[in-house]
Amino acid sequence: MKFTKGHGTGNDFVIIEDLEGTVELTPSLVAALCDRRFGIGGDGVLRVQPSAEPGAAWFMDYWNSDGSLSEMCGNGVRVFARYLHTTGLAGDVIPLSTRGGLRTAYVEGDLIRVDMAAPRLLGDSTATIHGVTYPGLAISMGNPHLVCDVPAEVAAAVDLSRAPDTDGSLFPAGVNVEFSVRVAEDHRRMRVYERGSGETMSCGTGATAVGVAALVTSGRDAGTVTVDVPGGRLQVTLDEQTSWLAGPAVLTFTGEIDPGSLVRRPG
Ligand SMILES: N[C@@H](CCC[C@H](N)C(=O)O)C(=O)O
Repeated sequence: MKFTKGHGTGNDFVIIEDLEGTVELTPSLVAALCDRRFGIGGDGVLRVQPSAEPGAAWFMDYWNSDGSLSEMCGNGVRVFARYLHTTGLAGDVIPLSTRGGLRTAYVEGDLIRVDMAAPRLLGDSTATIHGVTYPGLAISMGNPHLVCDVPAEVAAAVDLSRAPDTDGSLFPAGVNVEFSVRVAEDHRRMRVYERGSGETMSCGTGATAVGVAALVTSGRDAGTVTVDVPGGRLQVTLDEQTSWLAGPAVLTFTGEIDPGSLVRRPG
C-alpha cells in the first residue's frame, strides 16, 4: 500500500490514494497505520476517493487514529487539498465532499484556506478533568466541539492524557475539547483533546471553534482571530455567511507499507 505523509500545523495524517475503491480500510488497519511505534504514525488517515456528490470531484474519507470516523477535519481538508494540488489531481480551487458536507479549499502558496461552513452554536456545557469542571461553549463545525476559556496556567497544566468527562446527552458520539487562552483581543492560544485521537498539536475545526467562540462571546458575528496551537499558527475568520480557516499544510514523505506486516500493539 502506497502512502504519503503530511501535516497541517503538526496535525499529521497518513494519506492513501484510492481512486479505484480497492483499498480495504478497517478500524483496526487505520489504528495500526496511525500507531507511532508499530506503524507509520499519525493523528488520522485521509483516504482520497472520487466523490459521488455533485459539486465536488473528491471525497475526503477521514478516520481518527483509533479507527473511528468523524464528520469533518479542518486540517485534514487543508492537507488533503495540498495532496490533490501537488499530485496534479486538482487546481487552486478545490471543492470536496466530507461526511459533514461540502467544503472548498483554496491553495494560496504555502497557505491553504478553507471555507469551513457556518458554525452552529449548541449552547453552554462543561468538561470535567480530575474532578475540576470547566464551563465551555459547545459549537458544531460539522463535528462537535466544546471550547473552554481558561487562564494560561490552567491550559498549560491541564491533563489531556485521557478524554475529559463531558455531557453524553449533548454529545452522544463524543466531543473534541479545546482549552482556549486569551492572548489579546483577537488572539487565542489553545490545547485540544481530540475525540478519537487524543491530544494533538493542532485541530483545524477546533481552532475555528475557538475563533468563533472568541468573537461571539465578545458580541460580534464577524472578524478574524489568530489561533496559536502547539504546532503553529492558524487564522480564523467569521463573516455573515460562513467561517474560514487558513494556515500552512505540507507533505513530508511518501512510502509503501505491507498492511499484512503490521503487528498489533500488545495489550
Ligand atoms: N484534527 C481535526 C479534527 C479531526 C476529527 C476529530 N477528532 C473528531 O472526531 O471530530 C481537525 O483538524 O479539524
